[in-house]
Amino acid sequence: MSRAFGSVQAVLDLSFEAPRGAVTALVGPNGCGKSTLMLMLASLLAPDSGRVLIGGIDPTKDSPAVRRAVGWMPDQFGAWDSLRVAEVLEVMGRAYFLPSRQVSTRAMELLDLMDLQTLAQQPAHVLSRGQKQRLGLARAMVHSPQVLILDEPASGLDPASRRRLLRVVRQTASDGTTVLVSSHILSELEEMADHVVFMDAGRVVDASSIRALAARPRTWKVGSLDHDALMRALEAVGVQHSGVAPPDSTASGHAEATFRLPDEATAARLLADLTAQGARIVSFGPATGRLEAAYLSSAAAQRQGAL
Ligand SMILES: Nc1ncnc2c1ncn2[C@@H]1O[C@H](COP(=O)(O)OP(=O)(O)OP(=O)(O)O)[C@@H](O)[C@H]1O
Repeated sequence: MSRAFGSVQAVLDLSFEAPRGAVTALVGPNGCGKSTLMLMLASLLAPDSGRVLIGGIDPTKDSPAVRRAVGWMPDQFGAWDSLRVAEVLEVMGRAYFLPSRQVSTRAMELLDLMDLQTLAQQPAHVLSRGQKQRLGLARAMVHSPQVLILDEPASGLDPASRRRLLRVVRQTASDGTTVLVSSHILSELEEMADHVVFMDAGRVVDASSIRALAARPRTWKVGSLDHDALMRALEAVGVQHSGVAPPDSTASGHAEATFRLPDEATAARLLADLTAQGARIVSFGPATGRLEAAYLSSAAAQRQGAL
């Protein structure tokens, strides 16, 4: 599908599929069209051309059916100044025609899930940014949608709330929901998602399962208790590296080197070889996550001078 705003082509000939019961991550630079795409999927914005199917339903033909099927969490929680926290969820429950005896039970269940139960009777406008984000996710889940679309759900969340978000999203997907999530926090997305779709300038430029990213090149980092032993071991195994940084120049206080390896299987072999050479290794691992490495090697990141 495609969508322009005047002369700005926000989404162009974009096509992808998000499987049921899995979390699909949308990744791309600011302004690449993620929110525009999500608005179209949530039937809040019509595409100029192309077709969207949500569980087989076209939002431009039957938007009420799509709205019943979709839970949408925008990147900004709208103003609900006159309502209390529990009422926000009760109003949404009624809007989705939940049976009246279920409305307050469902609201309390979601407040529990998001750790907002103590704030149930507070006016929604007094919530902090992170609390509003959590209420936003609860609001999107009121009608137990088949498809959950989350635009930057982790922004503003403290570390414990992020872990909770991760658990809730994973559990929701394993219960059979299709989840589409955008975020710039790639390390968290990597833990949350099963698949990733990379966007740039309104198009899909790459797509992969998170598992398959293990077979892509990445930079790895080794730390050793002994500078000279590491240097000798690296030379003996013949790997091209960045040079060994002495312990007094590194934050960890270990001698360190980095190298680019084609995949995780090569990394496992190299670790065994360096250890066999007596490198006195104390740390060995990828310098970035799989998702971050894939993003940093994309044309979008290189254009932005990330490398
Ligand atoms: N209502 C609008 N009117 C005009 N231009 C718009 C409108 N909405 C989005 N755009 C433009 O469309 C492009 C895509 O915007 P969009 O919000 O979809 O990007 P995004 O990938 O979600 O960005 P971010 O990562 O910063 O949230 C941008 O150039 C933006 O300025």
